[in-house]
Amino acid sequence: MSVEVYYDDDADLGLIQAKKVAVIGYGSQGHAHALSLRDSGVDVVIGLPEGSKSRPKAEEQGLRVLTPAEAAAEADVIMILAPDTAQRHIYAESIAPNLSAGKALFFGHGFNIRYGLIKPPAGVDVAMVAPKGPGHLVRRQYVDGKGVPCLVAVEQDGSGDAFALALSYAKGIGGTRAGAIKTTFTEETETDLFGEQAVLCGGAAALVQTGFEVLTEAGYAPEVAYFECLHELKLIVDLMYEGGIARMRYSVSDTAEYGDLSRGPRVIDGRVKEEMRKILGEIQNGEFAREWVAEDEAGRPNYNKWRSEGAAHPIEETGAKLRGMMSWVDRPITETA
Ligand SMILES: NC(=O)C1=CN([C@@H]2O[C@H](COP(=O)(O)OP(=O)(O)OC[C@H]3O[C@@H](n4cnc5c(N)ncnc54)[C@H](OP(=O)(O)O)[C@@H]3O)[C@@H](O)[C@H]2O)C=CC1
Ligand SMILES: CC[C@](O)(C(C)=O)C(=O)O
Ligand SMILES: [Mg+2]
Ligand SMILES: [Mg+2]
Repeated sequence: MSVEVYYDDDADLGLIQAKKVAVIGYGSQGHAHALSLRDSGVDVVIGLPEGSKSRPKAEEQGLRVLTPAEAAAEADVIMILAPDTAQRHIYAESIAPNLSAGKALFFGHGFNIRYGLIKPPAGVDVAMVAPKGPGHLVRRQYVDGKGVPCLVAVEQDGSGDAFALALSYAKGIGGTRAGAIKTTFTEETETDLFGEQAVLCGGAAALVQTGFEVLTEAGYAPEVAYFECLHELKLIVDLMYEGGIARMRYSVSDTAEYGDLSRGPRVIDGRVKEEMRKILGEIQNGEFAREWVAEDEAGRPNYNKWRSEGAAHPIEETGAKLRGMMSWVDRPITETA
């Protein structure tokens, strides 16, 4: 492998144990980082606004909760795990006045640094510890004595020891048990955005909805279309996850494999690849970031409209009915633990 990977033996947990860490935000990533750091012997405080609905959750877990400004003032290391669109406001209002040389500002995703929305002062360590998985998996793996691989990057090395501190933090959340890969803010941000837009979230959701539409518009039962286009996708992705595309092809029938090999490239063809390249270009030249920040500032009109349209897609009603028949898969969309 050409990347540098660091494991538990390469990281000194004592570095982060010697610091006070403020975790700003207590959602998917925030709760996982805070609880695992605490269980690793780190002094952790949570920063949340007075009215935040996350406050009772953090307090129930025995964590001390302050406002973001109070937490940032107390801490040596400030990890921002609030929504990307809120981070620049939190930084300006609560963190910047409490950030001085010698402190460290950490991120779980590089968006705000990569696009210049947050500009920390000189002398501050600016680093990223980005687990490559949802926060609830990060916490579950830590509790099970394992870890989710993470990306570690340093944008600004004020102390001269920022990378070692970031690795130490990664160890505190279980990341170096699996392996911490050294990267840059630019690489993490651009690949993360591309992955979620073109493949993992955007690409996969559009593929599933379109396949469902083609079958139901041709007169097939929505229930049967749901199984074929959504439900079984997990079974196929699990095989890929375990052993790559080759493992999936080994496991499915030869009829399915021939259909995959001969028809797949017709679905995801040169036009789709060209569109993916355009999407990557918009990420690289900042167009996506400008659009998303403007959308957020305008009150998210398109986001809300597209979200409602997605929720009203016939596949959701069919899915809700069918999942009701399968107790092991019926989870409310807002359930997080
Ligand atoms: N979701 C994931 O698994 C991954 C996320 N990331 C990155 O991690 C970061 C956090 O994302 P994620 O965990 O999904 O976020 P969530 O939406 O799950 O949680 C956000 C948290 O921030 C709190 N919050 C909202 N506004 C403020 C504020 N003004 N001040 C302080 N806290 C605030 C929310 O509180 P309230 O309950 O009151 O809304 C909530 O506790 C992002 O940078 C994201 O890109 C990286 C890898 C994976
Ligand atoms: C795939 C979505 C993600 O990038 C993630 C969980 O890694 C995110 O931003 O939530
Ligand atoms: Mg991601
Ligand atoms: Mg992401």
